[in-house]
Amino acid sequence: MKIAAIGGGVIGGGWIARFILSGHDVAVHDPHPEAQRIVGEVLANATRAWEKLFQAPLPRPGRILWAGSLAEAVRDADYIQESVPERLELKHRIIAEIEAAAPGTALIGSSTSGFKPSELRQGARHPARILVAHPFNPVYLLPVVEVVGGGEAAGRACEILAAVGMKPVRIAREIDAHIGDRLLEAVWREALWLVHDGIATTEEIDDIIRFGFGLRWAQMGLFETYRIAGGEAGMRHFLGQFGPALKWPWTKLMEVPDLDEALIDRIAGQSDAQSGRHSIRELERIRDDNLVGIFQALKANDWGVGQTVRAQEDGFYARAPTPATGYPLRIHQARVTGGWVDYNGHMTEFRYLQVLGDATDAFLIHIGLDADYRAQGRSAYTVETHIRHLAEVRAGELLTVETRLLGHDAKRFRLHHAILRKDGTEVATGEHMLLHVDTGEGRAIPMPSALLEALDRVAAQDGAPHPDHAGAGIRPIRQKEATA
Ligand SMILES: NC(=O)C1=CN([C@@H]2O[C@H](COP(=O)(O)OP(=O)(O)OC[C@H]3O[C@@H](n4cnc5c(N)ncnc54)[C@H](O)[C@@H]3O)[C@@H](O)[C@H]2O)C=CC1
Ligand SMILES: C[N+](C)(C)CC(=O)CC(=O)[O-]
Repeated sequence: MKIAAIGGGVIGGGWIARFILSGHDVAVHDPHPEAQRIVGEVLANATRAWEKLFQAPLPRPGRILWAGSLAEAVRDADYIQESVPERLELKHRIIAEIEAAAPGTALIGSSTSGFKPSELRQGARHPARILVAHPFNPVYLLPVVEVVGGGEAAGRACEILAAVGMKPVRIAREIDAHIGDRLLEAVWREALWLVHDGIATTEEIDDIIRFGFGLRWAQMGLFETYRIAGGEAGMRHFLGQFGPALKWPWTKLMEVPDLDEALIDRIAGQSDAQSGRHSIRELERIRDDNLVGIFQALKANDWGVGQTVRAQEDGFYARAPTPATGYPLRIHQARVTGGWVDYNGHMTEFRYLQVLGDATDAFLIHIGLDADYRAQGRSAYTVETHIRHLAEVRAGELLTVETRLLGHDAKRFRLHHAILRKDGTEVATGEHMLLHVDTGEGRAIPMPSALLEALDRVAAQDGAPHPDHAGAGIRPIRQKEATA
């Protein structure tokens, strides 16, 4: 799949980062003299965010192929994302240039916030392949993309976008500004009035959003939230109670405050007071870290955007290179996310156990003790664990686990895991005793021959002496040492 990006500003840069981090090379054209620096900085922030967000091994990133001309960028592209400034005559010119140089089958997605496909398609040679693919900033994290313009081309575009972790929402009928920006514009217009009329500052308005309904919107949106707000009687009761207020009306939705110098000065001044101590790139990183935390919380709850993250991770695992054969077994890897780091700035202690537990699960699958096996009412329970914490681990590091089988009998097996950094440093070891159990009866039972044979095969590879610490407990503190 050949991807081209025309325009590498705020949104183009975000698209480029998403495609690159998903493993695609991207041909980019942007005549801005500092385009390479700007895109490079966006990509650096995006990489940092992805390393914190995902626990699965990330794909090998693609490359940015800088093109001196638009024609060179789109020459052999399958999908082209246009993200030039929001001016219709410029978009028409860019689309005409793309059509003159790109293969006839290439899809053209436009990031436009407001124009309809019918407007973008005016004068086009192959109008049906021109679509709106409107994302939200930051494109490398927020999955939703509004796809407007029907037909087979929209279906193909949705497949391409879903494959890089987006959630395409197809909009049945074109309207100015699609859906998201209609809603945002209503809120923005109202907020401008509140500042204009001296009711609230930019910071007070932002606080009401971020300490209040903004938190609800990240996980349930508008209608599901209001359903709950109707109490046990739900949506009907909510509409009955609060619907009439819409006619009073509280808002000034269709009027626009004059964005004169005085109002611009006031808003810009208040915004400087609120956030001016941070550079834009710093603010991006703060925003990204917060988004990553929200995404991870929603992943733990298997809800909303958390499901998108999980599906993306499943895809990364499926594409990950098969673990190297050989012994000790290397069948589990984990990436340390920002949420795993504690107040000391390194991986918190229980995450070591998580990595070790996940490595044990990978071993169970390796010997055939998988979900199908467990469905028969048999499983393995860990009954003893000894962890040694040997080195600090920072966010973003990729950990590999080496697993040995130190012994087994009919009902038990003893595992040793070593958690290694990329450079081979041992950061922790774990030793674990597991019992094979009948989960219905809650008691240990002998393993069937298939499992025992699988364990025998692994044990046959384990010729090396056991590590010195194997079988040892925590060293006692002798009185002499304690008083020294
Ligand atoms: N900024 C935002 O929050 C969002 C913007 N959008 C849409 O994305 C599009 C781009 O907006 P931004 O990225 O915000 O603008 P921007 O001003 O940050 O970036 C536009 C880029 O296009 C480049 N450019 C100008 N002429 C060009 C040409 N002839 N060929 C190639 N590149 C050219 C500029 O050098 C610049 O880097 C617009 O259609 C906008 O409506 C969509 C979602 C959100
Ligand atoms: C301000 N904007 C209209 C360009 C915003 C968008 O299009 C979407 C977003 O990211 O908020």
